[in-house]
Amino acid sequence: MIVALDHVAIAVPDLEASIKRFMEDFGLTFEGTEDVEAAKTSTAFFPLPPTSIELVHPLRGEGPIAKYLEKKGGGMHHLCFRTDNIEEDIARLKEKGYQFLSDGPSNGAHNSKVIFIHPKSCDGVLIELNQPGEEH
Ligand SMILES: CC[C@@H](C(=O)O)C(=O)SCCNC(=O)CCNC(=O)[C@H](O)C(C)(C)COP(=O)(O)OP(=O)(O)OC[C@H]1O[C@@H](n2cnc3c(N)ncnc32)[C@H](O)[C@@H]1OP(=O)(O)O
Ligand SMILES: [Co+2]
Repeated sequence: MIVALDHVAIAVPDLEASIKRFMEDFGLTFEGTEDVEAAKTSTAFFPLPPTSIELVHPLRGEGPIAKYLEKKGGGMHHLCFRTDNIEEDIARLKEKGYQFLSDGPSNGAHNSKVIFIHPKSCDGVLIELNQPGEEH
């Protein structure tokens, strides 16, 4: 079941500049960066309870964020819903005709398991489901 809005993700062309902006201009707490190899994405998190801001940037210039930036520049990239049972939610939503962008969950930030739903299944919004890792 979906239990929280885990994060709101923004694709940024200059990660350092955007970290500075969210820290200094918006005064948010910078939790740190994490490179997620499986997603080819560098992330920076800013907890803003009960959710977080996730800045996403291409890892070594590759991956889905690189393509997004090439086409659209920076912008709102995805919403992430936290689930207490990702496999159950995948099965339930597949049943309802939602198109997933992979066969199953992959590794996300903070040792989570994540999967994405195609934007066309949700009014043009890219939705991520994540199930937090054990220690999270
Ligand atoms: C760090 C790990 C994890 C976490 O723990 O939080 C992450 O957040 S990783 C974040 C990066 N990973 C992903 O985004 C994986 C899922 N994304 C994809 O598989 C692709 O980006 C995509 C959504 C399938 C798009 O693929 P692309 O090759 O860019 O195809 P198109 O350019 O043809 O786009 C198809 C269609 O979708 C629209 N689009 C693309 N990106 C988005 C977006 N972020 N939000 C909404 N819509 C998007 C694009 O405009 C095209 O629409 P049409 O032009 O109407 O066809
Ligand atoms: Co995300």
